[in-house]
Amino acid sequence: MAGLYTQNSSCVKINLKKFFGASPMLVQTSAAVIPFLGSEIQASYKASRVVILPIPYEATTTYRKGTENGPDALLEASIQLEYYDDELEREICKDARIYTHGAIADTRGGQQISAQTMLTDTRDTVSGLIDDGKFVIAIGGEHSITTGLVDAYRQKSHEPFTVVQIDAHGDLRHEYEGSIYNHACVMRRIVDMGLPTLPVAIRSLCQEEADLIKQKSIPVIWARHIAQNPHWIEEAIATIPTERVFITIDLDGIDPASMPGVGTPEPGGLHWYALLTFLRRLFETHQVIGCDVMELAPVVDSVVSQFTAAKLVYKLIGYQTLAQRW
Ligand SMILES: N=C(N)NCCCCNCCCN
Ligand SMILES: [Mn+2]
Ligand SMILES: [Mn+2]
Repeated sequence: MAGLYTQNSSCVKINLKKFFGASPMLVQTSAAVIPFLGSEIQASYKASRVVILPIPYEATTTYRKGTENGPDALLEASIQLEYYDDELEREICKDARIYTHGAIADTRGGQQISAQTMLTDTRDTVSGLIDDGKFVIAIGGEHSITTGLVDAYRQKSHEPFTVVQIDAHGDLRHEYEGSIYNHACVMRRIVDMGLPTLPVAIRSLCQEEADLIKQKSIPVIWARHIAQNPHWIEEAIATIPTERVFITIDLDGIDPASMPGVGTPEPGGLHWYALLTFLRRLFETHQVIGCDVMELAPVVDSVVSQFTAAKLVYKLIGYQTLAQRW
């Protein structure tokens, strides 16, 4: 059955009846969903505050493949997380009320889905979730998906917002390998929308991207700078021109020592506590309207990447819970 979760022996037992067709959304979803943190704490859609939206879409990755397997790997790993957050000193999931949506734009099983269809499905699904007052964390899937997410917030938001991008790459090419929807172009699409951006941990780009950064004065926080300047977090936050932010996390922004499961790894990335300190400050100082965690491409015989990605999603939920005083 397409999309039914049957991968490896350590998979969680889930109540298929409970989760079959549980999605209230327009877009056709996969048959079975692995609920984030497990079925015991899963809220109903109606009662939920946080919605995890899996988008297992992959079409344009260029080096290691496997981002379409990212969402299920992350969800499966999340079952191993402790509910208690030692930093926030509480069981965040008790207050956050988390619902895991069915997968959309699912290319597993070889379906060809055009970039346009993926972006439209993503935008329309997220628009519905925003209408219902949900805080959405999308999990990918390749980074090109973020254009659809940002489009939904642009449609729904009356106030301007900044897209904070954590990434090794600029993703600012106009076009790559024949497509303007390649994952290496996602931030260019967002700059073209006229939105301010704050790229963080960047350490890989081409001449075209370097020229665009100068021409548009994009306030890049280079990975080199982060490694040498203990004040980078306050400096980065001070450059954000709007009260509201959308956070897009390409997992290759993290150092590959702790995040090897990405398609295009780059040395010299963010370390775990630096990333968390930055994110916590961002949630404290700005209104985060939504987030994504993209480009997880699991490595065979290692669970480090998916567990770290799952814990990162839980930290995002924790910081939002604190900011909202839930
Ligand atoms: N966002 C990304 N992951 N971008 C990856 C770009 C790949 C650049 N290859 C360059 C090869 C030149 N010989
Ligand atoms: Mn990247
Ligand atoms: Mn990227």
